[in-house]
Amino acid sequence: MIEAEFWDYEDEDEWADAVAGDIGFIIEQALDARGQALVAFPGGATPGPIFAKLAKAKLKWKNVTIIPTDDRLVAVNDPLSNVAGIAKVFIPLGARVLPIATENKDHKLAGNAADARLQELHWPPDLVWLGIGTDGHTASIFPGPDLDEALNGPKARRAVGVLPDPLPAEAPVPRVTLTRAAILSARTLTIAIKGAEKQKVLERAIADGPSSSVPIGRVLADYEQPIDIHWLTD
Ligand SMILES: O=C1O[C@H](COP(=O)(O)O)[C@@H](O)[C@H](O)[C@H]1O
Repeated sequence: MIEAEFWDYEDEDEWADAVAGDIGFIIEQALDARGQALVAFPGGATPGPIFAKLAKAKLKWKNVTIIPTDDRLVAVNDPLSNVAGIAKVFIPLGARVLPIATENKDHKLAGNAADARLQELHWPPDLVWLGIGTDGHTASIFPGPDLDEALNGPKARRAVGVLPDPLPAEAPVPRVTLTRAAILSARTLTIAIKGAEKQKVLERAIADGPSSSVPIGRVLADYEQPIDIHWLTD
């Protein structure tokens, strides 16, 4: 049974402040406990205001490694690149921002390369912050031929390549993503969403658990730690 706590906000500034405050606290705790922090941030449109708030936190950024939860197989100067959005904000602060995508359009090869890169990191992540789509995908875990590998592949596997079927209209390209096992290995999970449509999809997915028809439900099914869900209502 998923233990989810919904925090709802009517004001974007308040929402972004609260999520950034929680993430800053998790990073600070990791730095105190281990001298370094590893965190995974989502891409897409949702995290922008939270990144802006988090960038103001007085943290030892040079000891913080940030990876994207997933990325699109595009050049880093492409507006669809998730790592570019993270790098633009956090590299100037001194953080280490590690890309997981390559420009190689063969998603299987790109997934292997991403996994190899992640195997070199000090695991587990202190935080995986997930976004979701209105279709119920999370990170780049989408319906399609790679769904089963992303959800049920070997536990040691940290990333896989994904060719969504159907391709999502907002970014119709192959991708790489953290696997379910990698996501659930995190010391903390958090979710930030905007809008009633995503909230409905997420509530349904949580209620359906392992029988959920959407990736976020399947990823979270059986997760036993509490998850904070920060929802900006619209
Ligand atoms: O494609 C993606 O979609 C999700 C949700 O994005 P949003 O634009 O609706 O916030 C995102 O979490 C993921 O990282 C991204 O690659």
